[in-house]
Amino acid sequence: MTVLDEAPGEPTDARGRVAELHEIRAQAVAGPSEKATEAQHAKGKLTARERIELLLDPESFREVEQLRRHRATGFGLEAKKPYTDGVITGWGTVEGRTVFVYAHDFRIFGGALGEAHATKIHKIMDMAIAAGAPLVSLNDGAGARIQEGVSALAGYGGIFQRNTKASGVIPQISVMLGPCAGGAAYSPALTDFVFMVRDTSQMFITGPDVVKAVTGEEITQNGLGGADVHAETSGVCHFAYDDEETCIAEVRYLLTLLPQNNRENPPRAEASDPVDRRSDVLLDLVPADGNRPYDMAKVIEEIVDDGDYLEVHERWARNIICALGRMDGQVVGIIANQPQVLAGVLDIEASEKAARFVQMCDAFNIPIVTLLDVPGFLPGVDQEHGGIIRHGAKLLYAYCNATVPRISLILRKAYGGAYIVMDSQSIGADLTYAWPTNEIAVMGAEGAANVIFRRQIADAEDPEAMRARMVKEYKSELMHPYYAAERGLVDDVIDPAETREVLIKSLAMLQTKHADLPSRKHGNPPQ
Ligand SMILES: CC(C)(COP(=O)(O)OP(=O)(O)OC[C@H]1O[C@@H](n2cnc3c(N)ncnc32)[C@H](O)[C@@H]1OP(=O)(O)O)[C@@H](O)C(=O)NCCC(=O)NCCSC(=O)CC(=O)O
Repeated sequence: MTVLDEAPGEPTDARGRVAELHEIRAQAVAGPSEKATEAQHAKGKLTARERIELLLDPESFREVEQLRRHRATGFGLEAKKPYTDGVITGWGTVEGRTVFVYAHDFRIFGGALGEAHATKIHKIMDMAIAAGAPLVSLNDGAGARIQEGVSALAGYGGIFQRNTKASGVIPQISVMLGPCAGGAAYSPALTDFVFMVRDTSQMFITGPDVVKAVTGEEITQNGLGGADVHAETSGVCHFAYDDEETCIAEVRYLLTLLPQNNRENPPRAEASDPVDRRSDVLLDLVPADGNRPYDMAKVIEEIVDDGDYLEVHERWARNIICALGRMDGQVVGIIANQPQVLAGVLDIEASEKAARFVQMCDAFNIPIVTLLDVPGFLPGVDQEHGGIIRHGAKLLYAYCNATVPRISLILRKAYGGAYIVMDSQSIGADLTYAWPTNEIAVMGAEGAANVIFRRQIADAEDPEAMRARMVKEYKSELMHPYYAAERGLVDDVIDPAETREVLIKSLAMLQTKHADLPSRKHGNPPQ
């Protein structure tokens, strides 16, 4: 018999009562049974408490409502009232800074959410918002607790409302470590970052059985909503790892790059990488010929402190890179076109990815450095019919709204609308730089010559020679950085080797930037 099954005894003195408390606590901490723990481990998963231990600094966890039990009736629930009600909630520290956490205990009702379980989550979310500290959810649950019906469903509503209230106020991180089906999947979607673990975590609105019944499609749980699918195809998750240990270690790393809340700056780190470290290698990394691909990741590696950065959405929309790194110890958000994937064009997914990242940086006081090498928006019927206009507008809207320090650097080409969207001076970049290899134009020289010199080319004795001449003329007239510099549209043309120093000194100057938007309830961003 366990304390779970019997009423508290009648200790005769204070020591007896304390002993009883310790016994109750021990049972609450142990959870339902050894067998349930073994079953969890057999699936390659850790228990909720093991996960919390990995996430937080040693001995820092302080649990809340450990002794909570449900009061539901029916379907045999009266006889099964485990402490915690299947979710462990509390706070602790990560690198000494407060972090709130809730973790589903799959061993209890499959981690399914009932009324008491939900109100525990609500309380910890309210505490995180009030304290102004990040919230991490360690998800491993079977969704709404079926026996509790609508009470369970309403519990989700309370979570969604708090996720939304906390959005842009405290960092919210969802770590998916088991199943997450149905409406439950909307909580992670409302948070800032979603982490998943390969093979053991899945997210979907309807599972494979329902999919088969409705559409006839046959698919496995992982094929439908596993980590790889969401990291690469849907963009639902930002990070995917092979095991829980690595995943949770990366959550800790991410937390060190974020502020506690929207009223603070991200923590500054001691920097040993010299501010004036020259990067002559950049001249070799980036070919002057605008049509030759190269790996933008190497450019980022070269200019940030010690080559360290954390890429967000690394495998989704790879034609754009979004990363968090440090420059002279200060956290910066880097957005960069990736010329080695789709030539670095902006398309629907790249626009969505970058827009969300810009919003996140702006919400959490992270300055934005934009590295441009963009041939334009991707042409095509799919893109137009898929709504590239409204998706591209999301990125434009996010930049235009961002009041954090914004610096853009044009490495090579920046054509047309894509140039404007990628944080041009005209939409509010605080400082804009260009390398001497830069070409800013409405479009590439070939395309431009074909439009504006169409008649001359058609009437010429040798149209190809005339086209070549006109392309050359257009390039030498318009397509060099000095055309923009003379007009004040870039603030300076810089030596690529000095990129790191220029960016760091500009960031230092902008540290005290303050900008306000007109008062309004909220904007109406394109969706
Ligand atoms: C999550 C699972 C894939 C996990 O499968 P596993 O084989 O690992 O584990 P299992 O089936 O043995 O479940 C472990 C224990 O949790 C219990 N259990 C599972 N799901 C439960 C639920 N939703 N409510 C209450 N208890 C539940 C099981 O009875 C079992 O209890 P015991 O240990 O006592 O035997 C599966 O359990 C499952 O498909 N559950 C149903 C999921 C679901 O339909 N949820 C509602 C979503 S709808 C929703 O949330 C609202 C909406 O979106 O619209």
